[in-house]
Amino acid sequence: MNDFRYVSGFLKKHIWKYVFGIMLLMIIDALQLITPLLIGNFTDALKTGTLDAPTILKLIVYILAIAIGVAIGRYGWRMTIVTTAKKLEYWLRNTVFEHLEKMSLNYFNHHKTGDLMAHCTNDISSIRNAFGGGVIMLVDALFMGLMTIAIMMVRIDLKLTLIALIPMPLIAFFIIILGKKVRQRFKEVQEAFSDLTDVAQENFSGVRIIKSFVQEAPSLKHFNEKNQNNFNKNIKLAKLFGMVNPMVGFIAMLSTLIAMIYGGGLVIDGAISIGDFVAFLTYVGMLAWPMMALGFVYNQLQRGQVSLRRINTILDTPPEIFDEDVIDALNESFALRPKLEVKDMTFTYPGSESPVLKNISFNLGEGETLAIVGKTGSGKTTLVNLLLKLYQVPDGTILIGDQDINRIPVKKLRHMMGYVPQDNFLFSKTVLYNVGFGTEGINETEGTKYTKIAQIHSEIKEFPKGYATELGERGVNMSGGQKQRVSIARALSKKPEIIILDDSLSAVDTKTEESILTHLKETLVDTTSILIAHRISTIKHASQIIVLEDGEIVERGRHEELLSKDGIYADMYRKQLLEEKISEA
Ligand SMILES: Nc1ncnc2c1ncn2[C@@H]1O[C@H](COP(=O)(O)OP(=O)(O)OP(=O)(O)O)[C@@H](O)[C@H]1O
Repeated sequence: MNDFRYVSGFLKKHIWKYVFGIMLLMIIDALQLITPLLIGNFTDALKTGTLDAPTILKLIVYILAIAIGVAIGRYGWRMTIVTTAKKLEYWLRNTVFEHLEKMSLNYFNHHKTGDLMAHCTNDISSIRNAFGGGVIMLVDALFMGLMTIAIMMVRIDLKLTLIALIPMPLIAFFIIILGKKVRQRFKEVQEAFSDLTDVAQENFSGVRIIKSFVQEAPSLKHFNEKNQNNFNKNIKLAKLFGMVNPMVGFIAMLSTLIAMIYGGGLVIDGAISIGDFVAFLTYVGMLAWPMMALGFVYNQLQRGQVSLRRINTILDTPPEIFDEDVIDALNESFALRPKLEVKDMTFTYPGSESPVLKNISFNLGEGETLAIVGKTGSGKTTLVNLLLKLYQVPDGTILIGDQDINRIPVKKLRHMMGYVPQDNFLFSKTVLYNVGFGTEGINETEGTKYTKIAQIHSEIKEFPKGYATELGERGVNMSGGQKQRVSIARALSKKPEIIILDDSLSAVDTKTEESILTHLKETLVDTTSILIAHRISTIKHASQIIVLEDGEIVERGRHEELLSKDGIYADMYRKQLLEEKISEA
């Protein structure tokens, strides 16, 4: 497949900048080629004794003019080609990030964060190098090389040029042989870097666990191994590249040697002047650079190609969840009522063999509260993940406002939901930013409305800068209970039509819990609620309670009904009452 499939649109749009930059580059190269001719003339004039002051002055003016022209031109192509390559880098990073944001949870379950970070940094930078420095050097080296050869042929001596160039095809041969190996080794380098980034990221994220388990030494050892692997892979690649430049330099030297032997003979025979001979040797010397540059360019372009392929792999992966065959959300008649129906739903995680949820069915009317209880691992979070369509939902199994969830635009669906996940992730920004996260941004007065319901307002006020207090990475300067309550306020500030609390009161004491629940009940009169909880006290007022076991609903009803059934729920309740009594005693 075409490696340029994703960047071709961008390149087409900016092609004129490249054309202009390349033209400037060629003009500068042509200007640079005049200098040896001037030096040749100067040498001849010296020999024939025709050198006078006006000639020297003319020469100085020419050389100065060329130098100024070259300096301006160089600035010009830098501003065009280099800035376009930087724009490509910026655009590509945004494109990849935007694409990754569309991916479902399943994608992130199977791709390591560090790996994705390495793609977004290292790979995209090496693509920029290929499209910036790589293109410049390629054009420069080819143009300079070909022009130099042409001048040598036309201006000095065709036969001498051809003879001097005999060793050159060796370079092409050499580069072709190395090609496949270089790509393979660079791929290994990028993979090793991804691994290293991943270990670093995981160690920083898990630093609290590492420290509390005194695992600094093993984690350093693990990091060292990855670092060593990254180093080894880089050295392996460097060894390959290390061969390119000396080899190219050696071949260029062979050309100089041939030029000196054969060209010297031509001067002795009087076939060419000493001036031409000096100019020829200068040209052969000038050829060494394009040849070396070709070796370097080759390196950059190979790296760029490998990275482009890695990025293409990300962009080739279609989002698992996307709006297909959905209802036009702008249609005025499109108004979803916050009621829910789950119909005989069975769900298996992608890549897993056995279902996590089996034949789940329930109805939840507008403004009603559904509570889900069950042992850990019974499928509670999976069920709410599906209601949020974080995973692909089997057709016809979840209806929201009588519409199949798969026909509702994903954004519309998630806008109507306020979700308080188990993992109370907060961003390392201000408290107010976190409270108003799902909105266009809210002011403190408005934020206060929600933090008061979540019973966290007075504690926020005690923070050094109140609502403007910056939270550390993952909100470290807040307790677990405080984070939970900020997460509740964040969900409320969205003014959701359906609110989902996944074990969101587990880190607060029963008194605070009761207070939060009372406030929620008063505020969310019309809001449909789903509560997942381990504590029966959290859910006993729900209009409907379902008990999950191994992915199946094994009991359902209101609190009193379930107690009278004397099953799993009643057993849980009795145990919790006993625990409470013991802890009170
Ligand atoms: N991404 C996943 N891929 C495969 N299996 C998964 C995935 N996420 C969860 N599971 C499995 O699905 C089952 C239900 O998990 P789930 O998180 O829904 O349970 P839960 O009832 O919410 O548990 P808890 O009360 O501990 O939060 C578990 O066996 C779990 O191992």
